[in-house]
Amino acid sequence: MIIEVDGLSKSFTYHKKELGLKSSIQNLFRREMQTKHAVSDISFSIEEGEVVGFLGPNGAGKTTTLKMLSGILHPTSGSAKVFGYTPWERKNEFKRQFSIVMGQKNQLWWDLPANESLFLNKCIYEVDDVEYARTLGELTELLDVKELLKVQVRRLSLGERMKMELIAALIHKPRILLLDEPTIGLDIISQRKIREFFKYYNRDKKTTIVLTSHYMNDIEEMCDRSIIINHGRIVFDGGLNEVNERLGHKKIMKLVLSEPVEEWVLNQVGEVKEFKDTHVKFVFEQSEIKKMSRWVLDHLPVIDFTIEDIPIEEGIALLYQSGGEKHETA
Ligand SMILES: Nc1ncnc2c1ncn2[C@@H]1O[C@H](COP(=O)(O)OP(=O)(O)OP(=O)(O)O)[C@@H](O)[C@H]1O
Repeated sequence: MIIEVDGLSKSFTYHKKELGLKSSIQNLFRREMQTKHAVSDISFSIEEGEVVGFLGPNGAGKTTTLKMLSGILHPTSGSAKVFGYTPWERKNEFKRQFSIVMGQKNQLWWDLPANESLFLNKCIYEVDDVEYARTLGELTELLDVKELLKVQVRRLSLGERMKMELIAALIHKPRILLLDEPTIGLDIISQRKIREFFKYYNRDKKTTIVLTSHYMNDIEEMCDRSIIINHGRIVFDGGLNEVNERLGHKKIMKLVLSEPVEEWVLNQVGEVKEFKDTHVKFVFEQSEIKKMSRWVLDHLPVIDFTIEDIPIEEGIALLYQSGGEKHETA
């Protein structure tokens, strides 16, 4: 296993502060502390060459997890081993072998052309001249940015800049690449190109990739495995196609009625997911198909009726709805 995480947790403690002068003065004498459990007791392992996606709603703890894996943050408890090293010990041998790219943060020098920042990375990572020229040539070719190397980074488009960020992250050929929302803000074509690049790169170099993204396409196309995290806890670990199985083979029933009915009538049938005028959507267990269908047809003015699998997005949304408390006041 190239990554092994065992019972990893991270809590942030900070002062709670209300708005206004009165509370500022009160704060001088008595400060209320707030603890946020950003990541709670997560465990997983990743094999060399895997591409694993971290999915989860805003604030679920994805970035915090990546930051611990890259050694930027110390955990509150638990352990993590990344190719045998404890990331937050920040040993040089460890730093040489991994890279993290954050879609929302710029690591390149804004006022310099990208090739100067890339050269700086070459020196930091002690990449020899021949290897540097070869890797740079290959990556700029693959990402189609050869002509842009001498352009000031601030003049590049978002997509072009992201490509340069990737080259900077890969110039020392890391064994592990951590990507935090690498396609954020990119148009659909650029997103697709970046995805294609990662797929090729992973196949060709066997680099292990762990990424977070809010774009389902990123996860569906790049990752064989997804870890879904909610309120800091892992609620699912597996292939996205298994999400519905994990939800206990739930199905969706969509109805169109000839006239609206009271909501309490619908609640007798099962879990109403959506309800608008004459359109109703239920979620129910597959084993209940017969019973549900019979009841619905006998008791409701049905004019159209379909039973479908839960779309992956909705299955994931259902998983997002599960999870524990977010805050704790000390
Ligand atoms: N330095 C900090 N101090 C206090 N709370 C923090 C700190 N960093 C993160 N948090 C909180 O921890 C939780 C998890 O944050 P994290 O950035 O890991 O979420 P995320 O899953 O990456 O979300 P997003 O999809 O919005 O990027 C959030 O509620 C966030 O407010």
